[in-house]
Amino acid sequence: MSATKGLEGIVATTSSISSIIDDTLTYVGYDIDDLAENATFEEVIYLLWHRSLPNKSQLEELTKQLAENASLPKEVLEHFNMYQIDKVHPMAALRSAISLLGLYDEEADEMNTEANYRKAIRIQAKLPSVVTAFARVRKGLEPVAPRTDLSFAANFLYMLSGKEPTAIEEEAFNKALVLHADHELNASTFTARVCVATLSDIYSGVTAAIGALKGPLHGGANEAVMKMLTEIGSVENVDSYINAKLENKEKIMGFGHRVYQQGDPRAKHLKEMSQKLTEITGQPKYYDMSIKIEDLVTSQKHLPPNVDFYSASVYHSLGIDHDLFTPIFAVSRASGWLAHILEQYENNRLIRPRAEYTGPGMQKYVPIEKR
Ligand SMILES: CC(=O)SCCNC(=O)CCNC(=O)[C@H](O)C(C)(C)COP(=O)(O)OP(=O)(O)OC[C@H]1O[C@@H](n2cnc3c(N)ncnc32)[C@H](O)[C@@H]1OP(=O)(O)O
Ligand SMILES: O=C([O-])CC(=O)C(=O)O
Repeated sequence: MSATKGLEGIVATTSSISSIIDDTLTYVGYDIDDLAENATFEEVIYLLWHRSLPNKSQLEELTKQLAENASLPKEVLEHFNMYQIDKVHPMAALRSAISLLGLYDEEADEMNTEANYRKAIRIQAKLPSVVTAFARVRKGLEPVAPRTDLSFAANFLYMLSGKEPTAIEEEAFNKALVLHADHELNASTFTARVCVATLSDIYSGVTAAIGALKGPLHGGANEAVMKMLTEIGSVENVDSYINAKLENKEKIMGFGHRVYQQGDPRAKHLKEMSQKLTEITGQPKYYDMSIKIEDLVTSQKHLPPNVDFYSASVYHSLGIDHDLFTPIFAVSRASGWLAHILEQYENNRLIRPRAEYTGPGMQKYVPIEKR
């Protein structure tokens, strides 16, 4: 029995949700390029959960259900006053809030397909409310109630800032949501599946997944990219900053990927949005720094950018606080987590791999006074 470090290349389950084959990403057989250009995030949620694109009435029904379930129990809003909200990371707050939401869901431990689907709707609907309420309460602002006449993407930006987004802001944010929605058996999705494969509840699965997404080797990389761009500060500093990191064998956040060999197909869409938005907001230096970093890292390390690299300058251009970048990833990826959780329940078997033991051989217990 020998271990594969990081389970690289191990096929751990079957799934009909998304696939990465020869660097092409598809959701239920639809190329991500096609979806990024044409689909709304609501359509993608439906696609991931039902394995087909919705017709008009199916989409209307889903949109209605998401709108109807967006408000938060007052206890969840009140709990933001129970800790030092300006001192905690929003991903820690989100992880706790989703766990807390489970306490106020009477169906939390109801284990049947219909109840699990209803809970999936509630979780997906409430995530934007949690993230935006947290972001406002920590600034001393009142949460903004969701509107039923806005798209999922526009509603998020509206609840965050209190202002309706422009068409280009809505388009960029919708595209980001579509691009982050699912990604085969990434670390957080695997975490969700391992958790619910014990037949634990859906809130536990999503809470566990948020914990896994938080780390900088996974979803946390988008915030780390923005930290790097802020530290670099100007195009002139890119060379010295990146070269020093590479010489020290430090990782450049937003580059590299376990599965893609030639590059992440999602990055080019975000790169394009980054160019447009940084131009519009009069901050082209964030795009200019990013392309210079990309040139250096690809030429010196042959590592292409991943989805987290250009999403940083896109979210920054939308005026979003940098520590909210990963929670936004969670708002989108929840659609994938929930699809995988429902798929796991439908065809469940406990996930329990083995470990290759590398500790000492058999030892005899020594009483404490003789050690
Ligand atoms: C949504 C997402 O989760 S996308 C990924 C987001 N994460 C990041 O952007 C963080 C930076 N990237 C990384 O840490 C890695 O590329 C990962 C975690 C994404 C993939 O990791 P793995 O497949 O385990 O590759 P691993 O970390 O073993 O790296 C292999 C080699 O490439 C190097 N390498 C990988 N990524 C980078 C990077 N971003 N910068 C510099 N070197 C890198 C490693 O140092 C290692 O070199 P070595 O063989 O000389 O020791
Ligand atoms: O698949 C992965 O390992 C990480 C990733 O790109 C994602 O989760 O979107």
